[in-house]
Amino acid sequence: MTDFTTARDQIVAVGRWLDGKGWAPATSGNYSVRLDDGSFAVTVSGRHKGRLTPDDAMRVDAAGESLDGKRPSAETALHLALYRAFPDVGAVLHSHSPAAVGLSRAVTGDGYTLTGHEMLKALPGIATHDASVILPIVENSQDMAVIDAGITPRLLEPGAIPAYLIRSHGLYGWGRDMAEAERVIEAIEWMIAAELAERSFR
Ligand SMILES: CSCCC(=O)C(=O)COP(=O)(O)O
Ligand SMILES: [Zn+2]
Repeated sequence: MTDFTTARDQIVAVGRWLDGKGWAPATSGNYSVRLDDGSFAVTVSGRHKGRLTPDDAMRVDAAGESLDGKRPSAETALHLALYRAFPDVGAVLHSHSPAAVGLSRAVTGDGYTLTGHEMLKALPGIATHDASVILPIVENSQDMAVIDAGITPRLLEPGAIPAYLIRSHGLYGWGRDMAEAERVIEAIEWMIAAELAERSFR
């Protein structure tokens, strides 16, 4: 786990990285880290994530209440739902790439299957390309409790991966620490881009 000073630096750095990829446009996205004392560091709502300073990270308690008077991300409840469901999770990232959002709009079902990619091995617990996983898709809502109720039971199913899409909105990914969360987001985004490239050749 992590102290707030370290978490703030991680959050600033990950915002720059995701924005550099084009996955955090126009204030979109939010990031969080589980802290040693049981509270959570999270991005302040409405800030451009590529231009964060340490002052744009804040602390909330496990109920999402601000601990320092700042306004937390509008999606804080989704981060906290993941920390509740997975006690080993230390960091949660949310990106808004055009590829991931485009995929979520192009497919009509409640998930998208990723099969045969060597990149699957970037996901925790997968040791071969000869695997098939489902990236769950949940409908968007402005009510975080509705999204949480629609997705969390699916994340607890055997074989679930540490990521999901919100339709027409963006991607969530998480890990034991920030490095693992970054790897999950990067791997899923890469596989989505590869699937789109494959379709363009057909
Ligand atoms: C233009 S982004 C719309 C809100 C959103 O989806 C997002 O990820 C950022 O919201 P936050 O309150 O965390 O800044
Ligand atoms: Zn969002």
